[in-house]
Amino acid sequence: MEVIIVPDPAAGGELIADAMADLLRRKPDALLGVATGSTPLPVYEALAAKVRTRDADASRARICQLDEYVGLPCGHPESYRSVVLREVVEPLGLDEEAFMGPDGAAEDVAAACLAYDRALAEAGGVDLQLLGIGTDGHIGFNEPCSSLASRTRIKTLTEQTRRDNARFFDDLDEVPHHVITQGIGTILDARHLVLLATGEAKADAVAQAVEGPLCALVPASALQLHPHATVVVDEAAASRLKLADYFRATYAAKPAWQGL
Ligand SMILES: N[C@@H]1[C@@H](O)[C@H](O)[C@@H](COP(=O)(O)O)O[C@@H]1O
Repeated sequence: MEVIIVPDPAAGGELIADAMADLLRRKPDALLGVATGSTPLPVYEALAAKVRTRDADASRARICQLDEYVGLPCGHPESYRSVVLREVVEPLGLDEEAFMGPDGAAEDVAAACLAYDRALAEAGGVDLQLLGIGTDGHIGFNEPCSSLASRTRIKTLTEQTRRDNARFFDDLDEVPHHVITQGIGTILDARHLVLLATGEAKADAVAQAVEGPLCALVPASALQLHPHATVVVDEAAASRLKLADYFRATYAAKPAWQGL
């Protein structure tokens, strides 16, 4: 696992957008897995800016969703489908055909989960999966004690996550209890995992995920199992890392040709 400490969220966004632009140069139709929440927004802004200035060509990129609320009406502005279309797909100039996600409004949720895992595999697998991290260490919506081998399935949110996400809704009661999320096993199938965490509120979760034991209680610790995982953190999110100086020195000495 590579840990990169950046001065601020904008620098993290720029670094990851550069990696996405590089990937799209090597593989123009790469499948980019995207996350929701506030943290990844600087990545999407930086990538869209590169597309506008022609420093990146995302015209053949494909975008896929990590997770989704269950039961929000189709087109609800806070469904993750709407969020990804608004924050990623449209700013990159792509249309909906370039996008895939699980159907959170399906009557048969279990079938929708199976169908999504199958669709990801048929699409050739995710090339780069961007992840955020919950304050309780979740990735996607894999809450603590999710199986490290799990596939896409329905999960129940913890009250902490519902409270964390209530800011996107009018009040807490509107936050769904159930979600569909790529499983941890599904996420680990991606060729490159890039987790971005910013702010003091994520410092504990980051320290446990990066330096703690591999355990289902901290779902993000599953990144320790992946052969190509990159964790990008700002100074605040890095503040509880014991090996911060080592991570800084390693990155400072990294040959430029290596990329992320
Ligand atoms: N399902 C999403 C996660 O994918 C995201 O990482 C997390 C953190 O969001 P934020 O970046 O806003 O802190 O929120 C939600 O729970």
